[in-house]
Amino acid sequence: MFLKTTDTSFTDNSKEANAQNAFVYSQQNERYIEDAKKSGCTQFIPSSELKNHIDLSNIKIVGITGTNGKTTTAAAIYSLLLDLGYKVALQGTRGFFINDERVEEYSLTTPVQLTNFAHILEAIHHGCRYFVMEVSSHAIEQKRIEGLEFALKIHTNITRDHLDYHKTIEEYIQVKNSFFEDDTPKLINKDDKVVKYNVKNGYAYSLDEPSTYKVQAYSFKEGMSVMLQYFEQTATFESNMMGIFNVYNLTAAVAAVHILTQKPLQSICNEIENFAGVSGRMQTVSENPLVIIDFAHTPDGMKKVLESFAHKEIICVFGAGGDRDREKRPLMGHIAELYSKHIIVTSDNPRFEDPDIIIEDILKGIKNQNNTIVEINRKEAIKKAIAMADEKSVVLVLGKGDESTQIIYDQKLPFSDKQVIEEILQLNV
Ligand SMILES: CC(=O)N[C@H]1[C@@H](OP(=O)(O)OP(=O)(O)OC[C@H]2O[C@@H](n3ccc(=O)[nH]c3=O)[C@H](O)[C@@H]2O)O[C@H](CO)[C@@H](O)[C@@H]1O[C@H](C)C(=O)N[C@@H](C)C(=O)N[C@H](CCC(=O)O)C(=O)O
Ligand SMILES: Nc1ncnc2c1ncn2[C@@H]1O[C@H](COP(=O)(O)OP(=O)(O)OP(=O)(O)O)[C@@H](O)[C@H]1O
Ligand SMILES: N[C@H](CCC[C@H](N)C(=O)O)C(=O)O
Ligand SMILES: [Mg+2]
Repeated sequence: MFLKTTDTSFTDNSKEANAQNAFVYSQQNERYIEDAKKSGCTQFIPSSELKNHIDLSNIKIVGITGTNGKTTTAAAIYSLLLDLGYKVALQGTRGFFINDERVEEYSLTTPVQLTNFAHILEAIHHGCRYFVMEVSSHAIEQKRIEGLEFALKIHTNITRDHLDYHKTIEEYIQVKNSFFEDDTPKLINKDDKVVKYNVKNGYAYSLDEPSTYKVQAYSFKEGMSVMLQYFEQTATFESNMMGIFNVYNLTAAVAAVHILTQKPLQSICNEIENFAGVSGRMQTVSENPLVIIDFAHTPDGMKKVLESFAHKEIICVFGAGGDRDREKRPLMGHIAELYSKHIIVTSDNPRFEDPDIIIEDILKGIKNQNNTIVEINRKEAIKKAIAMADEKSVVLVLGKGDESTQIIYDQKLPFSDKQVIEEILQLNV
């Protein structure tokens, strides 16, 4: 990655290094320092000192980490700040946005350090007051957020993901918790028993445990209505979004904006109903038959979605990503069996793995497979699910959300769950 500021150029790649720029090094690339020297580079900056060369002080950076809910919570905060009249940037799984404009397509949920600095500088250049970003566990471990001073750090939940990378659940939890070790103001989900954090400058939100922003009551009729308690104040918000997990996400967003802006709590709540959610997260593609797409690709994410439809007969279509955590696959199969009337196991993004093996791993978690169909072709799997649906059903197509490709080997082939469903139903969109 290459970054040019008014007085210096920086790179984190020895192949770009030369006498005119500085090589920014970290544990990720220090093995290439000699190569950079051979290319004539004479300036070497440890990634921990990059902040002394690039001034990011004119913006408030908000970081959201957790196994699930980052994209949804970040997007809700972004939407609230925009509706309250602030200029704000958003960076995460769905790409990079400034003041309601998409600036870049998805690359990484949390890009490398120089890209983060470049995006923050661009946001400052556009007059943004806030920079809202998702912080992945890979990013924390790989020091991609080195040198960023956060105005607020937000925790959604810690269950399991990316164990292909972190190897053990303990390591994964330790990495996530390390984000909350310092004195930075932090907003913690108090109902999560796993998280550990430095209580200094700590705020909390919850549905069950006592907390700063306590959900006193919520109900689901057309969407949700929620009553929040903040010390002696109460405030309420409405949303068309569904699912208890979205009560957490929206409560976290309201609390975060209250901490950041100190605007009256109710005026913040009033803006929530303008946030329609994130595409590919609990997105209804068809009402009749009811077909919903969602990004759930972890056992906890699936559980939270499936338990939101206890009143329907669930037809669950899902797979699991290749070159990702293998151990989650039977757990996902087990969760699907607990809640679904019918299960269709199919492909997600196989990447370099054999899709049959991935499906076998999932099936190991499904004890009674009488209501389980295996269909390796995702389009065919969705077609079969829709053919089975009736007025009592809900077809849940999980794992890819609004992804626009299916990754097979290193090929990103065009594939959208939403488009496939619309074609099958011949919906005029
Ligand atoms: C598994 C993983 O995270 N890999 C990341 C890692 O790859 P790597 O170690 O193989 O990188 P590399 O190519 O050896 O380069 C490492 C460093 O050496 C430097 N280099 C390299 C070659 C050279 O000759 N000279 C040199 O200086 C590079 O510029 C870089 O700074 O370092 C690269 C650059 O820093 C990242 O782009 C790459 O992310 C890959 C593309 C990736 O797919 N990561 C995914 C798993 C990821 O990060 N996902 C998370 C979570 C997703 C989610 O749950 O939403 C995300 O934040 O997106
Ligand atoms: N607060 C939550 N708790 C548990 N599951 C959730 C929560 N919010 C969303 N989910 C589920 O997890 C899926 C992913 O949500 P979202 O994209 O907001 O999470 P994320 O943390 O950004 O995920 P990723 O790390 O893959 O980018 C959703 O589609 C939904 O099924
Ligand atoms: N963007 C995340 C989630 C992908 C989810 C699922 N579609 C998969 O391929 O595992 C990742 O790269 O891990
Ligand atoms: Mg995300």
